[in-house]
Amino acid sequence: MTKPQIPPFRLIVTGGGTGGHTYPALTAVRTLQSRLMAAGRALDVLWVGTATGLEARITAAEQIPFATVATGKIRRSSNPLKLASPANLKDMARVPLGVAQARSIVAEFRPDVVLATGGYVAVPVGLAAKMCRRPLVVHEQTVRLGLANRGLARAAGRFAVSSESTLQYLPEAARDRAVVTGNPVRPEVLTGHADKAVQALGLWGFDRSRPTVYITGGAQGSAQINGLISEILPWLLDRANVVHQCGPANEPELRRRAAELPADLAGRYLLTGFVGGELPDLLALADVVVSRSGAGTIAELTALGKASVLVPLASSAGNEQAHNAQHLHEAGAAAALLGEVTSQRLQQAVAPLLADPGRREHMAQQARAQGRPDAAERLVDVLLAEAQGH
Ligand SMILES: CC(=O)N[C@H]1[C@@H](OP(=O)(O)OP(=O)(O)OC[C@H]2O[C@@H](n3ccc(=O)[nH]c3=O)[C@H](O)[C@@H]2O)O[C@H](CO)[C@@H](O)[C@@H]1O
Repeated sequence: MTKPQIPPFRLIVTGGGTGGHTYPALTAVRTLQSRLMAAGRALDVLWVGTATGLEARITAAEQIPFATVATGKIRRSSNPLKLASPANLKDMARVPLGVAQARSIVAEFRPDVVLATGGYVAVPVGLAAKMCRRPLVVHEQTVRLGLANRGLARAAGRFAVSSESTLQYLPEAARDRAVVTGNPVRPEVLTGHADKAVQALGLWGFDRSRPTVYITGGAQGSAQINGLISEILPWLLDRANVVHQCGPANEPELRRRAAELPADLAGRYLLTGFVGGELPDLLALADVVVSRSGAGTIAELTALGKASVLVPLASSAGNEQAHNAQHLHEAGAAAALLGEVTSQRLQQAVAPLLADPGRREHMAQQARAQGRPDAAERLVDVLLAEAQGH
């Protein structure tokens, strides 16, 4: 007698816009797939996102089936005139259309569970899950709740958060359904090799007896961090090798400026718009990271245990990046530059880390103590339990 076939596990995943929402979702999909495969079961997945978000590119590259729904960007404002701006009104009008589209996608696909990781596209899909009575798991990456996830708090069967400190910010309705999983980090990020970074990025001029600093402003780069670095670059290159991820749009201008560096310093400097597949190896090579403090980056730096100097994006929602950075600073797991940031302050924060390997190692250990490398596995536990409980 042939064994009865186990039907594939059906997952709808939604979320995107930025890397911060997209990569945790992708990591959860891959981890779920391996878990199911080990149990002899296949995964049928559909990602619902926006055509213009990072998720459209990522799903195409990963060959994950992808559908889009109409979305309206929800802009926060305390000013009622701004809330009623033509752009906002037009976008709000798209929300019901998006919900209707999402509802027919969910009804047709009949997922065992829906995972929403934030970004405004998650709202119509999360609401559609509720309407179609499919279990919904929401994952929040940041310490303070994003707007989309706040809107889904009532609809979610489980509300997965990245840190204990988020529990206090959850709406009453979601608190008893909350679970701390951590923020999933792409597994390959944890297994890079320093020597491969030299090869992959052509860092032949790097002096491996000196520390390497990785400067990153997030996927789009940061004009503020680029400006600060430009002011201290010769000082930095006297002491270290530097990989500077500046954002694709800023690259031509910075490349012109880099051409003026003296030849002996230029060999230890690599400028790049965006770091793709080389990121794990580059992180393995880096002794010190200078970065924004978005939730994704923080999860990676702590899971790996990296010494870092964080320059939070001041205008991030609810000053969330400053909150992330301060949290690590207080734990001795990073140096955070809060308030007005000058190149002098940045230099003062980086200098002791470059001069003293013991200090770097101590900070790296404190960072590692904050990391949750098993976050993806925990989130998958929640997805499977929700699907089974339904
Ligand atoms: C401007 C803004 O709204 N930022 C928010 C956005 O961050 P955003 O998505 O910009 O930044 P995150 O730090 O969360 O994630 C960036 C991701 O991109 C990767 N990366 C970056 C540069 C590069 O060249 N290559 C590369 O792969 C990083 O390693 C990381 O995995 O979502 C986060 C999570 O909800 C929030 O905490 C941030 O406040």
